[in-house]
Amino acid sequence: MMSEPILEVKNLKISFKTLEDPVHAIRDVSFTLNKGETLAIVGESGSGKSVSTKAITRLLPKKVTQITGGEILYEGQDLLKISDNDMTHIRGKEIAMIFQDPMTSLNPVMTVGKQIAESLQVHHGLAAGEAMEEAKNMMAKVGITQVEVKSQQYPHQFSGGMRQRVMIALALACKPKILIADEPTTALDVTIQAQIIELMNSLKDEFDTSLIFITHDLGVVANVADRVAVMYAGKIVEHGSVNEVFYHPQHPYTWGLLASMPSLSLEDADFYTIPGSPPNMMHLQKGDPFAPRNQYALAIDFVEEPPLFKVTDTHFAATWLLDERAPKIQPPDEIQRRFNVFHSLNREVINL
Ligand SMILES: Nc1ncnc2c1ncn2[C@@H]1O[C@H](COP(=O)(O)OP(=O)(O)OP(=O)(O)O)[C@@H](O)[C@H]1O
Repeated sequence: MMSEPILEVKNLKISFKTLEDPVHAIRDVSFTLNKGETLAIVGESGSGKSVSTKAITRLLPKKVTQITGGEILYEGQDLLKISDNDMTHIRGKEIAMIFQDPMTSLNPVMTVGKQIAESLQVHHGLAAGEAMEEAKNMMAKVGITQVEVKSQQYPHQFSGGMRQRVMIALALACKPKILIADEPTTALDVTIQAQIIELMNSLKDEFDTSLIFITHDLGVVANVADRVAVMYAGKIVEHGSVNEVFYHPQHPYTWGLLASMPSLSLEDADFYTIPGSPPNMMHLQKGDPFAPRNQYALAIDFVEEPPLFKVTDTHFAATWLLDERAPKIQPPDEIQRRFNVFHSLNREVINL
C-alpha cells in the first residue's frame, strides 16, 4: 500500500450560526487520505462526519457556515482558499461524492444516460455521442444490464440499489482521484448493501481512486477500509489501521460501538452498550464531551479534554486511560476477546 497523501485535512474547525448560539460542529479535526486507500469515518449521528467531508467539496451552506480554522490540502493547494470557479472544476471531476439518497443528487427529469453523459461532456469535453457511449460503458461496469434501454430511463424507474449503482457510475465516470461516499448503503437491505460495497471496492482499484467512506455502521467498515477514524462530538477520538481499531481499540467510545455490533460469537459475553445520548453541540460542558456517557471516565475527564495519545505510529486515541498515570482497567469482555485476536494475529505475523 502506497502511503503518499492525496488529501490532508489539518486542524479543521467549523461552526454554524443559528438563531441562538453557534453550533460547534467540527472542533479541530485532522486526517490524511493516502493515495489508493479507503479511509472509513465512523460515529453516531451528529458526530460531524458529513460536515467535515462536505467541507472538502465546499458543499456547506455559505450563509450559516463559519470555518474558523484549518486547511484542506489537495495536491498542494488549500481547498478552503481557492476560488468558487476553481472548486467547480475540482468537484465532480477530481473529487466526487455519493450520498445515501441518490434522488437528492440525480435529476428526476433527465434520463440517467444523459446525466452521466452530460458530466463527461462538461468535465472531459467529450462530444455528445461519444459521451453517451462512455455513459453506457459505465452503466455496464456498475452491473446494470440492458444499458440501451436503461440509459433512456429516469431515476424513479430504478430500484434503490440500482439507483445507487447509477450514482456510482455518475461519480466514477470522470475518474475522480477521490470519491467520498456518505452512508451510500444505509438505505439498502443487507444483501444489496454487500453488493454495492463489493462493487465500490473493485471499481476503486480499477480506477485508482482513493475513497472516504462515511458510515455510522462499523459492521460494514471491516469490508471496505484500510484505515478507520472514529468521530465523537466534532472530533476524531481514535484512528488507526482497520485491524488496530477493530482488534486493539483503546477508546471507550470505540469499545461501545464495537460491542454494540451484532456478532455471532457474543452469546456468553456481557453486552456493553453506550448509555445516554450525544451532547448538545451548542453548549458543550467543560472536559471531555464523552465523559458523562463513559463508564470508564476518570476525574480528569470532567475537567480537561484528552489529547490524542499515540498507541503506535499508525494508531492514536484521545482517552485519558492512555496517560501513564491512569489506573489500569479491565475492558469489557467483548473487547478483551478482540485484544486476544489481535495478539494472535500479531504472533502469526511474527512467526511468518
Ligand atoms: N446547517 C446547519 N446548521 C446548524 N447545525 C448544523 C448544520 N449542519 C450540521 N449541523 C450540526 O453539525 C453537527 C454535525 O452534523 P453532521 O451532519 O456532520 O453529523 P453526522 O455525523 O454526519 O450525522 P448523520 O449520520 O446524522 O449525518 C450536528 O450537531 C448537526 O446538528
